[in-house]
Amino acid sequence: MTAAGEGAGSGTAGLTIETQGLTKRFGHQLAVDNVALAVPHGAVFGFLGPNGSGKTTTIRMLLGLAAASAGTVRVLGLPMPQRLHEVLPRVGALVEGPAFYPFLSGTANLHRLDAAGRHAAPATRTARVAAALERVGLSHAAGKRVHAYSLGMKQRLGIANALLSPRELLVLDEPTNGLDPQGTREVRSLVRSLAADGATVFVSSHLLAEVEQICTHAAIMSAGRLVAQGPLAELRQAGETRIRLLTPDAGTASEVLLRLGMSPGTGTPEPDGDVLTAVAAASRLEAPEDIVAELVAAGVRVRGFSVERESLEERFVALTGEGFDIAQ
Ligand SMILES: Nc1ncnc2c1ncn2[C@@H]1O[C@H](COP(=O)(O)OP(=O)(O)OP(=O)(O)O)[C@@H](O)[C@H]1O
Repeated sequence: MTAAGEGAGSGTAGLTIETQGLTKRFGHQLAVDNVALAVPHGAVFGFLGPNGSGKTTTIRMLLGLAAASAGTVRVLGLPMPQRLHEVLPRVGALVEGPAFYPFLSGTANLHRLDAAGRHAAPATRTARVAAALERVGLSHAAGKRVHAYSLGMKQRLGIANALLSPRELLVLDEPTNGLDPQGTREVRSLVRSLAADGATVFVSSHLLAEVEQICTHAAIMSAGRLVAQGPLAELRQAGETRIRLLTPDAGTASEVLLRLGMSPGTGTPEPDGDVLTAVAAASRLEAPEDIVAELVAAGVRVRGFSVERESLEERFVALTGEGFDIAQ
């Protein structure tokens, strides 16, 4: 049996990234406000929020690229930035894109970047560069100068750079930003396959659809604060559900719905009765047939009944007060 000491595994309680009270002030502005992130080992974790909500600033603090004003960060179980030199070799990052030399090939660029790293073994460099290019599907363009690469290819080259050594955690800041649909598809499928290889992936995005497509977990930032986080399935469950009921017995119906823990609104008159809407937390909602049975048992004439679950998008808009770009 091996001791699961500090840094031996994936972090405390299976967390690959854990922050407490993480805060960053720029003058009077609170760019990151008391953030407690919990990224489980093996997750594809979507860090979602509108532009300017504090995602990049948080990522920079996770990687020791910026100092926190307050709070603590643990990555792979080790405190950052105190244990930076042990943590960073185990983490691949794509933040603000590495600077490539346009007139050097993809291979030559990766050789230079690898040589600049403190921990990379020169003896294995050629093989590791070739393997990383292969991993991101750029072997065919390895000898091409980077200025001839599409944006999607450059972004994949950036990810190849993050993969030059085996990594337990990949941190990708808006990896599909600025890409055309083809490049976006390529990068998304690459991110999915990296996770399938066993790495924990922390990926920021302002696109809800993107996070829904590739992530198992998500956290939502709004104006520097973390407003929700958890498995995607749970975030979907956590929204509100609205029922619509058509009945001439709105008064009794309201009483029944209140008793069932829902918040009924006032009815809107229609020819067949009143349309009553009521909302409840989705997790607390009775089965629709049970609600109808309760209504009928109380003598309510049910002439129409429907249940609408709040979409993840509606929930995020409600949480952040902003519309999300839902472009694919
Ligand atoms: N070096 C800095 N000096 C002053 N203010 C900054 C600095 N870096 C970021 N900010 C401010 O902090 C806030 C959060 O910015 P940040 O870049 O972290 O957001 P973001 O969610 O990553 O947005 P985007 O997707 O646009 O990069 C913004 O209001 C930004 O203007």
